[in-house]
Amino acid sequence: MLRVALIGCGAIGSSVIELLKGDAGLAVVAVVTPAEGVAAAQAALQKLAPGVQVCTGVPESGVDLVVETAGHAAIEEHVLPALRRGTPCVVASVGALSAPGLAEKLEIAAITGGTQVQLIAGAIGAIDALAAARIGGLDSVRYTGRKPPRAWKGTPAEQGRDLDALTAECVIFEGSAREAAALYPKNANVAATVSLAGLGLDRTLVRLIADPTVAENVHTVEAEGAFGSFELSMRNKPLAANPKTSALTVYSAVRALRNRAAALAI
Ligand SMILES: NC(=O)C1=CN([C@@H]2O[C@H](COP(=O)(O)OP(=O)(O)OC[C@H]3O[C@@H](n4cnc5c(N)ncnc54)[C@H](OP(=O)(O)O)[C@@H]3O)[C@@H](O)[C@H]2O)C=CC1
Ligand SMILES: O=C([O-])CC(=O)C(=O)O
Repeated sequence: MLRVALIGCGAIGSSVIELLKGDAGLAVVAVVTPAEGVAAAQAALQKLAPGVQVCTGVPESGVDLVVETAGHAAIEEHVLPALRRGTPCVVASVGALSAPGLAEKLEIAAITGGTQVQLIAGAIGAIDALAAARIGGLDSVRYTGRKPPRAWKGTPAEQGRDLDALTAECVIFEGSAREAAALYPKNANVAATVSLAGLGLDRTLVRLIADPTVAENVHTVEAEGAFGSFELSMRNKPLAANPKTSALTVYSAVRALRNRAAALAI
């Protein structure tokens, strides 16, 4: 049985706990939250997962695997120290790697600890195809993220526009994956993932769109290279607890964890 520490117990984290209840190979033993969130997390977990320890840092012993579902800041704060101690980490906030030097820090921390950090595919598919295609050489990769206006609340998309008043699609960002991930830390992790699997943070073209005509989070990837080309379009249902986040992200995290425990992984 692998003992899992979960960093962040919001929309993704609480759904991960729910799905792992009674799992044969994995047990969530600790949940890491900010200090001000400890009491609320304890109350929420009393029903959901009694016996799970709520703490403000990843426990230094009794944990075999860490999964981060908290946000960009949690990588420096919790993932790097866990890796240095030798605990493997699974990361959802892939956009954090847009910060200068953070990808290198993660690699060095994992090497120091003799372990591995895994970036999950999260809300997007075809990451395997893209990463394989990169080996033959890629010419262009474009990513478009289209979400309902409410998913862009509390982001720079609100500057100079009333999201509630939109009647047609509105391009709120065009630029590199690096800029997108830094400006939209809760909405453009997929942009970073696509870029890290493909042409990199600076050569991946990203468009973000607020669209009042869609109810789902629609992600499109268009890639061309020596392998040929593909176009992927996904219409992801958002989580009820957080309209910014697709439910598929939860399933992707659970898949990554289960693969760690499985004798046969796919
Ligand atoms: N790879 C992908 O495809 C996707 C990745 N994501 C990433 O996952 C993250 C979480 O998403 P979601 O669950 O929907 O977000 P929520 O806001 O619902 O939950 C995040 C939780 O993490 C807690 N938290 C924040 N900072 C820290 C920290 N430093 N240490 C521990 N806990 C922390 C928050 O506590 P509090 O509320 O008290 O701040 C909150 O409970 C997103 O911010 C994004 O970076 C999201 C969607 C897709
Ligand atoms: O969950 C999604 O649809 C994508 C998302 O928020 C992100 O890329 O950060």
